[in-house]
Amino acid sequence: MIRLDGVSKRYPDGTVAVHELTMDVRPGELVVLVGPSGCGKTTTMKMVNRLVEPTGGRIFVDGVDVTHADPVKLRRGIGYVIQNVGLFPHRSIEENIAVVPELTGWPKARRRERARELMTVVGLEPDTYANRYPHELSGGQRQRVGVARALAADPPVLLMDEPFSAVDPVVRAQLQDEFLRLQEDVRKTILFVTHDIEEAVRLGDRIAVFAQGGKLEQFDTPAAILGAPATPFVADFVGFDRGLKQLSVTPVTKNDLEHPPVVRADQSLADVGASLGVSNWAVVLDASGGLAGWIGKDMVPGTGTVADRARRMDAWVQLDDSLKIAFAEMLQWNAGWIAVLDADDRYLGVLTPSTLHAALRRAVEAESQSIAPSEVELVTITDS
Ligand SMILES: Nc1ncnc2c1ncn2[C@@H]1O[C@H](COP(=O)(O)OP(=O)(O)OP(=O)(O)O)[C@@H](O)[C@H]1O
Repeated sequence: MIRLDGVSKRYPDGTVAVHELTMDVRPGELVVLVGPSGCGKTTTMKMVNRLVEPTGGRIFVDGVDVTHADPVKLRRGIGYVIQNVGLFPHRSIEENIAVVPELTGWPKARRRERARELMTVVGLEPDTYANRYPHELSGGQRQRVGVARALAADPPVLLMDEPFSAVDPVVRAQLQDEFLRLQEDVRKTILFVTHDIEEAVRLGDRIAVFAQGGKLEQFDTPAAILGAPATPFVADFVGFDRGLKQLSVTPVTKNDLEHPPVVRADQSLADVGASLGVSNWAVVLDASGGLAGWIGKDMVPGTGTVADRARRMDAWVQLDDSLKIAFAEMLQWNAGWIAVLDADDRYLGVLTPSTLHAALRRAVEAESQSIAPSEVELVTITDS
């Protein structure tokens, strides 16, 4: 969808911002450009919508060589979101969002409808915010307007230059989550610039790591960048704690699960004693195989059914959730284990701190050896 073919930019003062860069962004893909300050990320992005003219190479958007396109027309077909949004201060939120439709001659009623629809999409209640002015919004709300404006004319391509950097970390995480959900729906082809590797890992389908001079050090999935950095520069940039960062890109798989004893909620207590074996507790399931809770060995003596004594279990994740979510659930519920459910909420097994740790180590090893996590043989250091 976007292809850079040997693209270079040398500014008139001789600074080489980008040197013979070749990369592609597939339709519907979110590619994050990441790297230290001054490495040419913004220059690269601005060459795509011709805010900066390349001094070498060619750039294609949807198969068209944009180095020969009319820059004004080109920009109307490419959404652009920047750090401080650049909203017009004397225009209402609704008018700000509808800028490109206005330029391209949409009738007023349709512009208005589109602006209000997009406000809902980005989580701004139209009746409350449509007629406000930018200074009457919080920083996070202004960023949402920026995203809505970029989407207004429904362009297939979005360029986003540090769009969430100006807000505090909590709002930032919120905006990132909302944006990921939005992207699932709209599936735009996106080039996203950040200097924050955490943000890159969280958002990117693929990440391009740049070094000074616009040199592409590695272009791969977040898991590969964290697990198998291609160069010492990338290893240094992603940081010594990359194992921890890998938590957020490693899904929970069936191989990671432990299988403690399982009892049914409608079983009589008298029956379950034997099925616990040496275990001090069991998982309790309802009649349809869903998680009903847990029961401890010391709760079993007496009469009645398991349901009478079982405790609720609130800590659970679904298969394919990240290990990070699993870990967060464990901490939030102060739980020594969490249940793992399939997409239909049926119980599959449990994760414990040690299986979670093993899953993470397998993922890191698998990436560095380029093999499947299930093929990794873990060597564990013990004190025996
Ligand atoms: N108009 C310009 N004239 C001369 N040099 C420039 C110009 N714009 C950018 N540069 C230089 O080009 C290099 C790349 O800049 P660019 O803004 O693309 O980097 P960046 O990776 O986006 O940095 P940051 O994360 O700090 O925004 C830098 O050395 C910068 O000083």
